[in-house]
Amino acid sequence: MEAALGPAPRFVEHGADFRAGFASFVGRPNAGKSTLTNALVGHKVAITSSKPQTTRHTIRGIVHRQDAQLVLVDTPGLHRPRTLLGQRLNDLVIDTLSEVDVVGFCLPADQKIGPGDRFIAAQLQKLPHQPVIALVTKTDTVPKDRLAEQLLAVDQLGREHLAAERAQAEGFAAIIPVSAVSGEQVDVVAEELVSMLPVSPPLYPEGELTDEPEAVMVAELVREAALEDVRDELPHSIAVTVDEMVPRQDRPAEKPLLDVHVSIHVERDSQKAIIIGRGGSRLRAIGTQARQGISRLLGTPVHLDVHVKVSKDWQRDAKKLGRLGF
Ligand SMILES: Nc1nc2c(ncn2[C@@H]2O[C@H](COP(=O)(O)OP(=O)(O)OP(=O)(O)O)[C@@H](O)[C@H]2O)c(=O)[nH]1
Repeated sequence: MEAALGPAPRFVEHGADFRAGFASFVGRPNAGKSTLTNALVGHKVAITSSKPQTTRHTIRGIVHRQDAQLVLVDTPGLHRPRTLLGQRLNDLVIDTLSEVDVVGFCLPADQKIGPGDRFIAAQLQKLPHQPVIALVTKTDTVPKDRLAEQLLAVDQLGREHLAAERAQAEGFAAIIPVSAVSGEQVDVVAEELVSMLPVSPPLYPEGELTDEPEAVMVAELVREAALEDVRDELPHSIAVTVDEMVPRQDRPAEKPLLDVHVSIHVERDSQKAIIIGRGGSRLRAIGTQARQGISRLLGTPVHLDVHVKVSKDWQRDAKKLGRLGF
């Protein structure tokens, strides 16, 4: 895997008032967290989709600036748990949040504040001391007057839920309207998040986009390829594990090849058939798309081997969840 490492890491030169730290976005599914992460980082690091809960892993994108380094921990949406997996995801989110410096609560401009948002606000009240910034996302989708109403409603939500024992008696530390798609106010979001970070030297070398283990990124790429075009048929019932990544033996040094073996886990035989497609055509397309992404990610040619396995009810089975790495 030497080829994936590239040149030696270089830390940015920094002044005495350099700031560095962690931020995390929360919000109901589809609130725009992944898209905003990508807009801030300027590269694609987390997968996005028009369906909820595709972000199952904690992926960090890193914003490098002259004066600061902002590490974004992209979490799955907090939501009322219905399955064991849902409960695990919530626990993961709360654990993650208690370690960051600032939390961005994403609330889409085009949807009324609902019980899901109030549930999240109530959870955030449990955090010890982190400032919570409200980010009113997707502002390009609503007219100005509708946005103004939403900003007022969000302010009210903060005053109702983030008060009392917390340091923030006045509700949210800031409320910022933003569109990750048009790019409007993305710089303001970065500025506000950075202002809440501690004075610290940079935490990661320059140019680093994510510190997720490569296997997790590889699994995400395969998952994304597998969900392409069939999100309606296979909403949340697939998971991907990386079984092995080994450099092919006996290759000349200038022609390396990495063998990557992955498994796509589905819940039912019918779903396996969808993934494989007629005569194996979908599986081949998944393989081609994922291989290109993995090759770009790791900077080396890749041979990708994909298996499809039926793991019955994996969402509900604790032992299986453990094995899938959740
Ligand atoms: N018009 C518009 N659409 C947006 C914007 N941000 C996100 N979206 C869309 O909203 C949908 C959900 O965005 P995501 O970034 O995947 O949302 P998420 O909160 O990460 O979703 P989960 O992973 O399900 O928690 C996608 O279809 C995005 O393209 C925006 O600023 N403007």
